Amino acid sequence: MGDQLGNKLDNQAGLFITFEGIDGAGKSTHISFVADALRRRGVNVVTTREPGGTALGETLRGLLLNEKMHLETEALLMFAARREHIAQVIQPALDAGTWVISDRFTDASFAYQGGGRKLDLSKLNVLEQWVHPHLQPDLTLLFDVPIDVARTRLDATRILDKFEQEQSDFFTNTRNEYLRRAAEFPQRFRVIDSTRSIAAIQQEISEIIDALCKQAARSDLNDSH
Ligand SMILES: Nc1ncnc2c1ncn2[C@@H]1O[C@H](COP(=O)(O)OP(=O)(O)OP(=O)(O)O)[C@@H](O)[C@H]1O
Ligand SMILES: Cc1cn([C@H]2C[C@H](O)[C@@H](COP(=O)(O)O)O2)c(=O)[nH]c1=O
Repeated sequence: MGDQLGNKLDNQAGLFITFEGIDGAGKSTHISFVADALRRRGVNVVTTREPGGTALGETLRGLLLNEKMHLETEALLMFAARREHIAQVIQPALDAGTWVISDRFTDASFAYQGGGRKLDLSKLNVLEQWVHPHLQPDLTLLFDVPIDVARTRLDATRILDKFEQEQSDFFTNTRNEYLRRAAEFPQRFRVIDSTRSIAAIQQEISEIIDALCKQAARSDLNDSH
């Protein structure tokens, strides 16, 4: 969250926060907590998700989570849904000064299609450059748990979709690619140990959000000088 964030705040643009992690890591549990915390501070926030977030994106989500397809088809459809999501939801909100919290974004494509399915990362880099050459999250919270913990949580709660039915190797590779990206982009990633209690995790997230809001406030102060 360095100079790039400073420039965005100077321009009064909204901030883009993404939540990532393997299925069952617990990320969705914390989205409304963060949105509410920001709203209490007077920040306009929209929450959204990928794949999805638009009517077309939700239709594509139904296919992606339920139909078998070639791994490149899967990657292309993820980015097609993302293109629509950026055009209709993410970019207009950020331009209007609204903060966007998205349950997953492009890191998920690198982790799942790249790490999990072994699609060549260079192909994902091309898609990323095509679909959003100038847009990156300002903050990415990566909820990290060992795969057996995630599996136990999922098994206890719901019918599993196509991804959630994958074998442990798939999730090991997906998790490793997430952690590799967190190490590659330390400025925007915060890795959250999601094996802890929900209360302990929310305490850590509160501190991260506090720091982000203080940075935003300092930037506003500088603008008024
Ligand atoms: N820290 C935690 N400790 C114990 N259980 C948790 C914790 N966090 C989440 N859970 C539970 O684990 C289950 C999965 O959580 P959640 O839906 O938030 O995961 P997710 O990472 O968003 O999964 P997916 O990506 O598949 O939607 C839920 O039943 C949730 O209540
Ligand atoms: C954006 C994105 C998502 N996925 C996968 C990851 C999950 O298994 C599902 C979404 O389900 P969730 O319960 O809403 O997390 O889609 C993916 O493989 N690639 C992506 O780019």
